[in-house]
Amino acid sequence: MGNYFNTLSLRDKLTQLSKCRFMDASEFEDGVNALKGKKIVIVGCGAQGLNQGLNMRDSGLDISYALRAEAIAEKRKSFVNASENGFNVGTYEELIPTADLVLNLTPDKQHTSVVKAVMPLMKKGATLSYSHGFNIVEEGTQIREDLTVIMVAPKCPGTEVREEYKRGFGVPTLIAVHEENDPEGKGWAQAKAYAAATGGDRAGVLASSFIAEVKSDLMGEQTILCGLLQTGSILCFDKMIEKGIDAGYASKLIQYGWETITEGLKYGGITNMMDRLSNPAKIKAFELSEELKDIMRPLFQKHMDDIMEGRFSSGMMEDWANDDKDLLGWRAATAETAFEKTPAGNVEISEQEYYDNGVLMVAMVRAGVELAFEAMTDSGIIDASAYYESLHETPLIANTIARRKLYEMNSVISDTAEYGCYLFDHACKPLLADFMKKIDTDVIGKAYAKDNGKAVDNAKLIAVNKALREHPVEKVGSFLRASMTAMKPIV
Ligand SMILES: NC(=O)C1=CN([C@@H]2O[C@H](COP(=O)(O)OP(=O)(O)OC[C@H]3O[C@@H](n4cnc5c(N)ncnc54)[C@H](OP(=O)(O)O)[C@@H]3O)[C@@H](O)[C@H]2O)C=CC1
Ligand SMILES: CC[C@](O)(C(C)=O)C(=O)O
Ligand SMILES: [Mg+2]
Ligand SMILES: [Mg+2]
Repeated sequence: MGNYFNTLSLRDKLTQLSKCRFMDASEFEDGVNALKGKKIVIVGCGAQGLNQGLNMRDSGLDISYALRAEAIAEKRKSFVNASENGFNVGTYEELIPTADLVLNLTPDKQHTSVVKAVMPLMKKGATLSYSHGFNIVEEGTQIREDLTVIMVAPKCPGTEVREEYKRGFGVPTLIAVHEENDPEGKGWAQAKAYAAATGGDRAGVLASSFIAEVKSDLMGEQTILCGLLQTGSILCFDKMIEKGIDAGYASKLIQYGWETITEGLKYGGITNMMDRLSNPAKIKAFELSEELKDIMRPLFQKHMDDIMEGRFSSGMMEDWANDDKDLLGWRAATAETAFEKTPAGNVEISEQEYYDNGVLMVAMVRAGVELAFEAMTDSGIIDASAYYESLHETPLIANTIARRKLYEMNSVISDTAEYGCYLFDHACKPLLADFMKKIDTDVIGKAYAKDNGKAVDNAKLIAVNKALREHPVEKVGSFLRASMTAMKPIV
């Protein structure tokens, strides 16, 4: 065992990283048939396990849950999740030998021990599936030769996998077959049927590789998706309090603001989100985001480099070996931040006000999405995958903050994402200290330039619009969104 990616030649690394084909809807005409009548056993009933299982059952598949004997005996949350939803639950010994397909939906940290326990019980020729390839790519786990190994990775939290499915839509999904484990050539048919069963095919599916999924997923979650939303929440809240904005108002503006402004992003990209601002506010948001991009670019690049070179994974695995000391300490510190401890006030904020009074938040989202997209594509990750891991998923994470702030976000994302989120946040806050000193309530907490009466510089506005619209994330975004015809409004 060791970092599998690091054993590859540069040529092989680049080939794997660039594996990404947007699949046509016609490729899913067979729906869930390849898995119909097969026994599907999910190991773990947490964020992804429960929600994927509910969707797959609603799609007509046979789902049961294999849990640790202690989890069943002690009636832990996983047991309650599965049994209260009417699923068959059993131990590994009872269920794994019956399974045609085993979905390993336990935390990444546990994959080595889970695979070690499950693999000997799997019947010959069965399939093992992951929703994130960390165990294969960063830890180099080798799977029995007769087993097929696939990945179906929804690009969003488990809760939203379910919510989007119930809305009749789905979440973009990466599927892959481990090239070293496809002895019967059935991997792609099964991965497609699995993606159809979760509803992923309605939002867009990329045929990719384990490597491309791991490197892009880690980058998205550490930077724009979770890291920057955490940093932005804390900095914007503290600034409003420093400047005398009512704490309940400040708390509400941020808690629900990310969700509202990124709903505009989800529908029409950065262009639409920025178009929701008045022209003077749009120019200001553009200028702020350019400045933010210059300050944060080296940090985004460092995260990408650490992920590519294996430093991130080895650092996190050291913390695993140290009983998650850092993770648990950082989690506790987040719970103590003023933003987290201040409830949203009972005050009305209209949908438009979230944009008008949140110009800095809009600037942060634009800067973060573009930087994450640029760092990924500069490293050989294909634009469609970088789009899902930056622009498309940001609103899905923002929805979790709207529910119960950073606590909810960090609870529903994987432990791997949470660890990377804190790493980014701790490096980003000091980096933005001087920038934040110059910030006032004209760009966070109050409406920008309501009465300043200055004429808009048309030439500048045209240049800003051009720069926004011509960014590559907007080009691939309009192509990918064109196929998202079943998308439903949330806000
Ligand atoms: N969180 C998310 O939304 C996303 C996660 N993923 C990936 O999906 C996978 C699952 O992540 P996630 O849903 O966050 O996981 P969770 O932390 O929500 O999963 C917890 C489940 O795993 C079980 N579990 C924990 N430790 C062990 C162990 N040692 N042996 C067996 N079972 C164990 C728990 O059961 P018990 O009651 O026994 O403790 C529980 O059912 C990961 O690979 C992750 O990267 C991919 C996309 C998004
Ligand atoms: C954004 C975090 C994620 O990658 C996800 C929900 O997609 C995770 O690991 O939780
Ligand atoms: Mg992800
Ligand atoms: Mg992840």
